Amino acid sequence: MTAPNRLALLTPAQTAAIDSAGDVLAWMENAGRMAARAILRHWTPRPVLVACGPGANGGDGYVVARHLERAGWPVRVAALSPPREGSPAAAMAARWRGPIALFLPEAAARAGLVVDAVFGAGLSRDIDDRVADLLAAAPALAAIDVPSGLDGATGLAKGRVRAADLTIALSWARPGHYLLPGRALCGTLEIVDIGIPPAALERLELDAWRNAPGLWTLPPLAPDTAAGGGDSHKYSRGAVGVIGAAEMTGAARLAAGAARRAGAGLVTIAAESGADLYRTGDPGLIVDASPLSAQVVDPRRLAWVCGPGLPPAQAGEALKLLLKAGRQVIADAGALAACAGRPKRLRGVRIVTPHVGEFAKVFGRSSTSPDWRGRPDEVRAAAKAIGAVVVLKGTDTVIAAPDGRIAINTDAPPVLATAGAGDVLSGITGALLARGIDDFDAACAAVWLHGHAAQLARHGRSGDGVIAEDIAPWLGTAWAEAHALARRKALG
Ligand SMILES: NC(=O)C1=CN([C@@H]2O[C@H](COP(=O)(O)OP(=O)(O)OC[C@H]3O[C@@H](n4cnc5c(N)ncnc54)[C@H](O)[C@@H]3O)[C@@H](O)[C@H]2O)[C@@H](O)CC1
Ligand SMILES: [K+]
Repeated sequence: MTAPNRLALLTPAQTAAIDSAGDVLAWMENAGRMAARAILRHWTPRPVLVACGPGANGGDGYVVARHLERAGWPVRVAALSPPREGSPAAAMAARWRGPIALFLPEAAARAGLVVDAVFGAGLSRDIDDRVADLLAAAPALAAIDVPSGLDGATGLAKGRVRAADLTIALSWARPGHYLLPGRALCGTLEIVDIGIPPAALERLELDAWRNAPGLWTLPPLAPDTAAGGGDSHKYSRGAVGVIGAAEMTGAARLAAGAARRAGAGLVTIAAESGADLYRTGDPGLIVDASPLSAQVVDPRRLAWVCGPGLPPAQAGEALKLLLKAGRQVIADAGALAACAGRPKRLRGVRIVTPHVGEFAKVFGRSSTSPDWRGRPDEVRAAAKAIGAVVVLKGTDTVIAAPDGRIAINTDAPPVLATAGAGDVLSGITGALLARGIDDFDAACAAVWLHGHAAQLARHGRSGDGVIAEDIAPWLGTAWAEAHALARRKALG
């Protein structure tokens, strides 16, 4: 993976490292000017209160105030406390000669818009009532960097954080802009260029990206006709095995159908029992009723989906056989239940796809609350512990590699919270692994294709009534759009 810089997500510590070696005064001026422009695009002229903190976030605020006033808007500045003497922020504060206001909720309530330049993303402690009360009184809010109190590394709120209508990120977004609850607190996110040279990123050890085409590349979906036909051809496109349950057959079917639509040449359901159930319908699906121990040694069936619809005991047995045979395994659902509290049992699998409840059970977290999205470091630690890619599913899916890289998915529609959607994801992932795509890239691409296909299904025909079966038919279009987007962005 050669990740493009535009998709990089920077933690506050990484930004601080950039700033320590850069022209902060010039960047602060650019940040304030570009933020003012974004505000001018989003709102009609109105009285503005710029709330400034003591650090560089406040410094940006003084610049915003100057540029909005120059544009003819009535502007007042309220300072929480003065910037440190000699700092870039103090230089910007000295250039503000317009009206000032007390740092009180009443001042915010009287304005038509409040600019939140109180704190940036690297807050060390919770925001206090003085800040929270003023921001809560704002009729509308534009936040610089992040809404004050939002932790840019984790997306968690430190104290009472007022949601912004517009958040202006500076040159690069942060993990916290996309992780819940941060994503919801940011409102519309705009990333503005503040002139930091891209070379500044070379000195950082980047480890987080937004999941989008360009982070990974896909081979063509359609078979290469020059590569020959027949069985060798089917296998060269990637053969996937799906472990079938004897009773709950829907999940394996969904996974298998998605693997086929995602370009696998051949998909087999391994059904030692219940084979007849799988043989009805889906004429292109191969059903193999021979003992699983014989099937797993077929060297052509490289990638296996283990878990959808399976009782934990069956999934656990199948997992053992697959790992012993050295197969590439995607462990989901029943296979995760089989490893509850015993993550080491997953060692040897390539990708695991838990939702938050399954993550908690496998990796021993007690919290399954919906706003716990598995902070990036915990997902990283889980991936490291089992030596496999962990896909923590949710509306802000986090994909972590054992080496510490993470990608955060940003545009999955809420309709994905539907029964069977996870089975579809594991099938897509299986197809990509079988095509020989690297584990982390396969997981990231599968998550994006899955979300994008669901978006297409929603806009195409199904609306908010999207069900799992609607997703796979859109994978071909999603695949083509991934190619088009990667190409367009590469051209600039
Ligand atoms: N490379 C970039 O992205 C650039 C970022 N800039 C700005 O720089 C900001 C970061 O600047 P700073 O590191 O100065 O951070 P802040 O502006 O968030 O300020 C931190 C200051 O607030 C104090 N503080 C922290 N938590 C507090 C709390 N709960 N209650 C009261 N005081 C508290 C700290 O002691 C420190 O003095 C970014 O948010 C951005 O707006 C630009 O000015 C320049 C370039
Ligand atoms: K802010």
